[in-house]
Amino acid sequence: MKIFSAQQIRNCDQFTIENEPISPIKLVERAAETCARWIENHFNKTSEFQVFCGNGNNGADGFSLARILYTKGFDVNVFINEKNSKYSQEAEINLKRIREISGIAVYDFNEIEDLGFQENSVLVDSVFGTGLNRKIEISVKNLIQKLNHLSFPKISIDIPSGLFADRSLEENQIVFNADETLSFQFWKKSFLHPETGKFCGNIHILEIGLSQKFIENEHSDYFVIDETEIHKIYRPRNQFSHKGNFGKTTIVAGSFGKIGAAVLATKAALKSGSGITFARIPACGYFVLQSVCPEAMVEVSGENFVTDFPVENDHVLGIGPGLGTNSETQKSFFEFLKNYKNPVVLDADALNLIAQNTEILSSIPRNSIITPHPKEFERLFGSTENSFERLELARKKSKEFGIYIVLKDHHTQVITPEQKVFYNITGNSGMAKGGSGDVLLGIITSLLAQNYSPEEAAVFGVWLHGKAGDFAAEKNSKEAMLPSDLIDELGNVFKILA
Ligand SMILES: NC(=O)C1=CN([C@@H]2O[C@H](COP(=O)(O)OP(=O)(O)OC[C@H]3O[C@@H](n4cnc5c(N)ncnc54)[C@H](O)[C@@H]3O)[C@@H](O)[C@H]2O)[C@@H](O)CC1
Ligand SMILES: Nc1ncnc2c1ncn2[C@@H]1O[C@H](COP(=O)(O)OP(=O)(O)O)[C@@H](O)[C@H]1O
Ligand SMILES: [K+]
Repeated sequence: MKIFSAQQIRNCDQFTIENEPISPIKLVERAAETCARWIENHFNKTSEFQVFCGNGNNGADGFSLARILYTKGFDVNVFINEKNSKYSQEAEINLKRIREISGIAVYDFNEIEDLGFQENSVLVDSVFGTGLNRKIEISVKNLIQKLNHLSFPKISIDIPSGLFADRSLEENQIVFNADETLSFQFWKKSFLHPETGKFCGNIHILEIGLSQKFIENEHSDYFVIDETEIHKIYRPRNQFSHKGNFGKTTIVAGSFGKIGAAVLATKAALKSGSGITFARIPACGYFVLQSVCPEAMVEVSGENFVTDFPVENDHVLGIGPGLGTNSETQKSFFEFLKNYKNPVVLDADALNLIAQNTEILSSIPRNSIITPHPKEFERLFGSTENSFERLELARKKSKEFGIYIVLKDHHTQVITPEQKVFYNITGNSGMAKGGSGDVLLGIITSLLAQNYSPEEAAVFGVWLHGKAGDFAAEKNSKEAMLPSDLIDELGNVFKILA
């Protein structure tokens, strides 16, 4: 699914209005009706809705929503800034309609303290939407601060007030802290970054029938990975196929004390479809790996750490988990990078070794995939002010070195040398445990070996990994789930694709 900027969303609204055609007031009504339906399905009629409205079309949505909820039998109060004189046309019409309904009281933002809310209250934030264009002023800032201190359920319409759709926060920015965000048609970039996404609570993208033609034709470099895309990438196994059709994967990993990383990566490669799987590990891990992964072939290199790297051209190599940073490992790894030309997958200590001498970055084979977490990324490419800037730096580096960057996070981003960005929305905080990254390396390497393109392997890989994490959390809880549970759940994830 494409992600658009605030300006592109405005253009999409406008295009829909002109070409469907639909009047702006009807479009607001359609958006509000969609929210009302969602609310009706999630709250019972004893709830009392306190709806806070701004002067733009986000406010118009709020006024319209308040009226619809009232007609559905909910108790509703509306709050506005009485000092506002400049309303958008749609907001003005809808406020007028509200004033004509005697059952809905209209109060000033300042009155919330005098009123005191019923304990069954639900707060609805319809103050600012995608039209926010500057830091919030003091009157609204005070309101949002007060609302944030109240313990009632909080719903934001389209976007929590105070967030920009497509960029990071201003310094000391105040943002409404939503439990649920009901957003129209599109994911917004700010929902997907840690500094801003934390204000959104659960995100629900509600279809409001904006022009499909516009959506198809409008260019964007930013995407959310959705299941439709994954179905397009996934290739079921042909009945007549044999192991030679599914590639040869070699995991180069492990050192004394970190053989588990090699085990996790190798098992993950096996469980995501690799035809023939090898593990190149130091001798100290031989018995462990052979016992727990009998399907893998083990190549021993070095005693306690890997001392040489294979140069088989028909294998796809995933290098790094638990490798250690011994100078001997580094020497032969760098030698390998200088001579090897096929795409590889690099994670963890492979990236830490490169970070010790970043000149070697340009020797990473073109179209390789690297999978840094934020700290590893920083070691490789330097620090940035926030995750939005980090992403832009990653785009630059991806192009410069001709490599795919899987920037791991709550919403991991896959960045391509062509400057495209794919945000992953599967996965959960139960995966925040040592070992999860090793599993991801195994999955992506295995997919690359099966002839998925680097873009497909990275996008499909992060999605599979997160989905397996979601299944594991459902069964075991986020606290108790283990990275090895992700591997066990891969089978159930593939089943939903078949
Ligand atoms: N345009 C359309 O047809 C549709 C718009 N929709 C709604 O409209 C919203 C966008 O509406 P608008 O573009 O009118 O924008 P908003 O309603 O988000 O806010 C814009 C208003 O707030 C003011 N403003 C911006 N930043 C401010 C600040 N920091 N302090 C004080 N005032 C500030 C602006 O001057 C303007 O008056 C969407 O988020 C969505 O909720 C939906 O109803 C769908 C259809
Ligand atoms: N809160 C979270 N939400 C979703 N995914 C997460 C979360 N925390 C971690 N993950 C995922 O788990 C993996 C952790 O990888 P990494 O940090 O390299 O850990 P390690 O290599 O120590 O296992 C990444 O794929 C990351 O996206
Ligand atoms: K809002």
